[in-house]
Amino acid sequence: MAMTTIAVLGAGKIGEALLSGLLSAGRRPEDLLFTERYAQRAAELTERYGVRAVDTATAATDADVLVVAVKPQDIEVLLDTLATAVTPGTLVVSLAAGLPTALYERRLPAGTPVVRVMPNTPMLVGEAMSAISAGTHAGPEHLAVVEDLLSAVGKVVRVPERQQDAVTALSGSGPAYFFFLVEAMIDAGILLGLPRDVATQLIIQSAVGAAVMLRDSGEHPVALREAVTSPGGTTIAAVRELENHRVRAALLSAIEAAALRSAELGRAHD
Ligand SMILES: NC(=O)C1=CN([C@@H]2O[C@H](COP(=O)(O)OP(=O)(O)OC[C@H]3O[C@@H](n4cnc5c(N)ncnc54)[C@H](OP(=O)(O)O)[C@@H]3O)[C@@H](O)[C@H]2O)C=CC1
Ligand SMILES: O=C(O)[C@@H]1CCC=N1
Repeated sequence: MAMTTIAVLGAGKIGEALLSGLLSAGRRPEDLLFTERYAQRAAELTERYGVRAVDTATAATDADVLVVAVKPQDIEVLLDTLATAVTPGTLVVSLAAGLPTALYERRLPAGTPVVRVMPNTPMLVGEAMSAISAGTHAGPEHLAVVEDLLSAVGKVVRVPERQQDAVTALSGSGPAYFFFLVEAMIDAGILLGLPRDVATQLIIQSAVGAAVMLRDSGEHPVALREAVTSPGGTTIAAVRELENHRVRAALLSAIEAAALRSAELGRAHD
């Protein structure tokens, strides 16, 4: 892997998170390339990370691994270029929500290995959760390359491709649900008259502490919640309101909606 050149095609939010995470994990800027639509954005990223911006055709020629990080709505234009530019044997890694490996396999040179990945933005801080699935022509050696790449910036699981819409809804979008919750809890602090900076500090540290307990204690989330919930106390008064407002049902519906949207994004290219 040391000599592998990786090109990120579309260095937006997740593409930049990958570049940044790989550099923080020790990968050399000269082993990375990226493409961007606008010259000003490309120049800013080169200034920030010391990584070279190239056009798509150059990336396809010079890189061993092409990481597709454009929005699903932009994939057709990109595939038009890649269809003739990709060298046989180049590994194509798709981070795009909803897009099946079969779409790439239809449009790229016969036999191109494709791996579908659903990462998330905590990649920026080396705490990504990525799920990977092999396409028809991707073997264990290709999965190993992708696993090696992504384990430098977080955790990696292998899933059958049919589970990727669910993964996208859970961990791909997942950080947004936690940010939403934190935002609402800080507002609750404002409602109760706390200064915003104090409320923010209280909630963020509570979130970090709870996350570390979830990861490291080995306890079930129910047991951790019960340990906070004293008989006749404050927490159970809040839990009753969460149940009254059907927060659990809202989460089930919200995450189901995200999975349905992921599937819809894929079908748009049938
Ligand atoms: N954000 C997230 O948390 C996650 C995103 N993803 C997936 O990653 C992909 C990107 O999402 P996100 O980073 O949020 O989106 P962004 O819009 O931030 O990033 C996409 C970038 O690609 C650029 N782009 C579009 N077409 C081309 C092209 N042909 N050549 C070069 N650059 C191009 C866009 O330019 P322009 O600004 O001009 O459109 C934009 O800068 C999506 O497919 C999404 O499903 C997956 C997991 C998590
Ligand atoms: O919202 C989206 O479509 C992307 C995919 C997962 C997270 N962000």
